[in-house]
Amino acid sequence: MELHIAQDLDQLSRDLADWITEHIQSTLERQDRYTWSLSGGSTPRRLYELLTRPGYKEKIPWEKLHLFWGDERAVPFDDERNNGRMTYEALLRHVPVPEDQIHYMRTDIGPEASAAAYEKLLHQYFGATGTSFDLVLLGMGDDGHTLSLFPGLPVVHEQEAWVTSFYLPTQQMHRITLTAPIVNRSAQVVFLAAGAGKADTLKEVLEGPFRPEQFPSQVIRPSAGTLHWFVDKAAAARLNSHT
Ligand SMILES: O=C1O[C@H](COP(=O)(O)O)[C@@H](O)[C@H](O)[C@H]1O
Repeated sequence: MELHIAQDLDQLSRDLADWITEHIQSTLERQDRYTWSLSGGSTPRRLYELLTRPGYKEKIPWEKLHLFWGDERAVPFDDERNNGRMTYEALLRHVPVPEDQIHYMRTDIGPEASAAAYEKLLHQYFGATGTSFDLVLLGMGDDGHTLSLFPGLPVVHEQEAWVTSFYLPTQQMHRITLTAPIVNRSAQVVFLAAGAGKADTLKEVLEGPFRPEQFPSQVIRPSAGTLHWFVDKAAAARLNSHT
């Protein structure tokens, strides 16, 4: 695991924007497409906005990107809670990724049908390879969830399905989410986490015993790829490795 600590969310977002730009460029020197699973939540918005700015935008071959999402709230695309909408607003409406390479999780059909369609799509992309995305960007909630893998839910232990959906009573909505088996096939997995509200949980996830029911982010362990944590000082404050 590689840990990167920055002063604050702004610096963290810049550091990660640099890292992603470099990773896209170096990956595309040996292959002709780059597959990236994007994260929702509030934390990556600054990163997405930066990637549209001079210094980043012109360095990224957007036409070679194939974009996916890690999870989705089953609300209409124009609902501000929709992860695809947030990414569209902050990033995708500003950059020339071909539309047929942008794979939103659909919320205009039922969540089960949407998960089944996404699973089929991912098998078309990755089924025979034994690998998956070049990059999965993840967030971590204050409660230790990642994707829509929430504490105490059976989905945390999913071993077969790559995509699933379920009703989340605490938020009164369905969720559609990738699972650990597909994420753990990825070449690079990057968690982006910031803020003091995540400090206690981050310590448990990185330095505590393996308790995935309580801290689902612990199930993300790429089998052959590399796991990175990009965190700010506030989130890292309780880590032994904090500098
Ligand atoms: O519910 C979600 O939250 C996590 C973390 O969000 P953040 O607001 O704390 O950054 C996010 O990764 C996930 O995609 C989202 O659905």
